[in-house]
Amino acid sequence: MTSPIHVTSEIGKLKTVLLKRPGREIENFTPDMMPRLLFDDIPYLPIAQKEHDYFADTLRDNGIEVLYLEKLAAEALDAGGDKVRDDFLEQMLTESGYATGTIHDALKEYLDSMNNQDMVNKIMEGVRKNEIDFVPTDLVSAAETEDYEFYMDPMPNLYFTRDPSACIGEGLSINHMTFAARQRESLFNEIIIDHHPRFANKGVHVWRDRNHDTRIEGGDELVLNDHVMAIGVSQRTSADAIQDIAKNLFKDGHFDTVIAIKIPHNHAMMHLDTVFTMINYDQFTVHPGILGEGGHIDTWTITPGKNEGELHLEHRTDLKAVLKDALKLDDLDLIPTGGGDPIIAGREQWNDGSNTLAIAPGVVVTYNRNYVSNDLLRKHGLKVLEVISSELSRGRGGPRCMSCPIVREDI
Ligand SMILES: NC(=[NH2+])NCCC[C@H](N)C(=O)O
Repeated sequence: MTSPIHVTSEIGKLKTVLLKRPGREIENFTPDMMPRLLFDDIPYLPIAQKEHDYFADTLRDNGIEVLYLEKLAAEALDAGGDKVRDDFLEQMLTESGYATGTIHDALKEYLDSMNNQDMVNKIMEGVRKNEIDFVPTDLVSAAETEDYEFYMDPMPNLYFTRDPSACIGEGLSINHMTFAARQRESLFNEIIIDHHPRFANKGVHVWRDRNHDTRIEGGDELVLNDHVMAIGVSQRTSADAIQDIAKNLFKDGHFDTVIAIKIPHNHAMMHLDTVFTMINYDQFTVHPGILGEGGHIDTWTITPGKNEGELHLEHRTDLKAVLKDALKLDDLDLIPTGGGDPIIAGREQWNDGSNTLAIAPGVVVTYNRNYVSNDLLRKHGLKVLEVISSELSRGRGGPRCMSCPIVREDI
């Protein structure tokens, strides 16, 4: 049986990808909610959708099958039947803060009156208090902040499908994410893997599920080849989660090396893929801001230890040498975002100039606004497909963040 998931590199010809078309969730909030929702501005929805459709068309024009998260989630619920729908809704309500009580009951009745697609869309865009006509009476309800508009917060980061799950080999990680604003997102991925006919009972290996306290996000998980991964030690991914997934990958998969790369823990560089992406057999984008004196950065090369379940860690700081060794390459081209100019690099990194999506070796999709980095990529021999980016970039994610590869050809 061929696996519905197959990703053995960052650069193999992309065949199938998972996207989420931005919906009302990306404008269903006020400026004071922005920091908590991990947004820096409120995008203009019609233009964001136009830009996203352009992105999806660019992928389709290159022969890539585009799947949509919101559609797969509803189809998974259709396939799962009443009990699966009910369990999903209960879990979603519990994780939204309502395991029991009159608000739970009112929300359940409201969402339960919808068909699966409408219910999924509604949960994604958030439920405001004024949508439901009822007077709360119990203790849970009395504890609500009265002037807060929402019962269930919108999930504006859903269009960054890269993060709640990550396909690795013939399996995936379904992630326990760092901030409350994103933690419910991976419930959609879980329901899809468990119940969508395309994935359920097809031998998909879950390397690590969402039932953990330690944190990992897909923007930090890079599959360099069929035995080497790079994982960011970042604002979003903790060292213990990396060691946990490394053990599982070494035990049941074809992977034998995980390179943990420590990056600054801040909002602009929240994931490894905001500062470092693989774009060809021997080419990477790198934001110069992550490299210290002499181009050094903390890395740990993790390999299986002597006894089963043990890990061996080697600390090194020369990124280029570490990558050359792990990938068995004589040389490497690390292309600096913004050409290395500190102002341009800072500005273009902020708008995801390092966040390239490779759709084949040496062929990348990037935001058109990062024109200095894009020209430089072309000078280094890459084929660059630019997509429009005024509104989408306000969520702090680029083409790699907005895509979750499901199937790639082997390199
Ligand atoms: N893979 C990525 N770099 N994703 C970017 C996610 C951006 C999103 N606003 C967040 O903070 O979570």
